Amino acid sequence: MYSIRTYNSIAKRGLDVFTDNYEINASDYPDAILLRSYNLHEEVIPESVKAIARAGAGVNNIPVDRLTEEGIVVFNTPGANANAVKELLLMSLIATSRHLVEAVSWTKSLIGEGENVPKLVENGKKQFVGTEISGKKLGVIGVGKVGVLVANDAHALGMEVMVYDPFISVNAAWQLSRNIKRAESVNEIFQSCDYITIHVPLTSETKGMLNQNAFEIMQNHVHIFNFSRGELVNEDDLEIALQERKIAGYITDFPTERILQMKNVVALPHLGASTTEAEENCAYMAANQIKEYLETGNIQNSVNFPNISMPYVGNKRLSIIHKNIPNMVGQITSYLANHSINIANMVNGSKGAFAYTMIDIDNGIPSEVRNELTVNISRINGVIKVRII
Ligand SMILES: NC(=O)c1ccc[n+]([C@@H]2O[C@H](COP(=O)([O-])OP(=O)(O)OC[C@H]3O[C@@H](n4cnc5c(N)ncnc54)[C@H](O)[C@@H]3O)[C@@H](O)[C@H]2O)c1
Ligand SMILES: O=C(O)[C@H](O)COP(=O)(O)O
Repeated sequence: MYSIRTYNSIAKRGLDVFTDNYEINASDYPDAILLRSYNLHEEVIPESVKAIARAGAGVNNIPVDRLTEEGIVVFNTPGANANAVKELLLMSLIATSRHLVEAVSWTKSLIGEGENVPKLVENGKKQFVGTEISGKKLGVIGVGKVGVLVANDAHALGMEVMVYDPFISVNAAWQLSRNIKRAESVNEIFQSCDYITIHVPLTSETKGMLNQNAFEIMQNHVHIFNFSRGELVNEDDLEIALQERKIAGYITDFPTERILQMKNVVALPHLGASTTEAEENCAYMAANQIKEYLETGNIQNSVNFPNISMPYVGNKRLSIIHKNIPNMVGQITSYLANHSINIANMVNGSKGAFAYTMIDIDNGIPSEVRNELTVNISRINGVIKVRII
């Protein structure tokens, strides 16, 4: 029986993945955690936990480095909510250009004007004259799962699109329309675009990347869209740029008390991934990744360990998380050879300073030696976690 702990509300389609052999939120010693934006940084993670899956993209709510040292595999669900974010972003682009939020709210304020409403509407509409996005220039910073969809569809809507991503994946590059221009530096985006949207993860490198230096070189009256993370933007510098009308509008999914008080801000309650489809996609993908890892040791879409899989044939697999240092595999296989244990199949991969090895043993692993095998391999210097599956 495996035990899963959940945080946040997880779509039923994901929870339904955990059938007979699973219990949910029934134990203080879960095998895995499934969550969305819940902040895990302050939580004590029980030693029983082997995997944590983020039903979503951003993992800044998870202490990934600490968990990696402890041999806990962290997953996310690349692309599972990208379409939802893209649709919200495109809607916001057009809504901003047509002053939709202010216009709707002004029209609603006419309640009580009776038969004067049509006349007031005709007289008042001039205050909301907008612009069209067609022909305007959009800068997309970060061309991952969300950025590539935004760039292609904005171009299809008639926009000139320029993108910047120094780490663009081969897949994303293949998906990008050939009509989209690639910036050599982020400053090229800052200097030339009417609208700028940022789709990068929050890391120590990207924190505050939209700051005074960036705002200073932007076109006057630029609109900035942040559907990624609030901390990507320096709030002090944003406030000044908004006051000076350098930035005509800041549209964000990540309000703070201070941001809400700034003029020309449109703030949404972190709605990017909040569609039925995205919630189901993310939960389903995350749950399957946990299930696969617990039951077979195979890893897909981990942010801290390599993607590794091998067909699972049952009761003969050693799953070993270890440091990425010389002779780890040599020591493990020597131990097996010295105990006359024959290897049927093996796979190994690394990510940064950590690595993962799966070894299938010929003829399975007899139950009487399981404990001894786990303990002795765990004692090899550099081995972090050993499981027999
Ligand atoms: N508002 C929401 O509900 C919502 C939903 C999904 C994702 N997000 C946020 O959006 C971010 C992006 O999502 P995604 O699914 O596209 O992620 P992704 O990992 O597919 O793409 C991120 C891209 O950013 C690029 N990048 C990293 N550092 C960069 C830098 N300094 N300059 C330019 N590009 C850089 C990467 O190379 C990658 O291509 C997530 O990390 C998350 O924080 C928010
Ligand atoms: O990073 C993400 O996937 C989004 O910010 C979605 O967050 P949520 O699952 O809390 O809506």
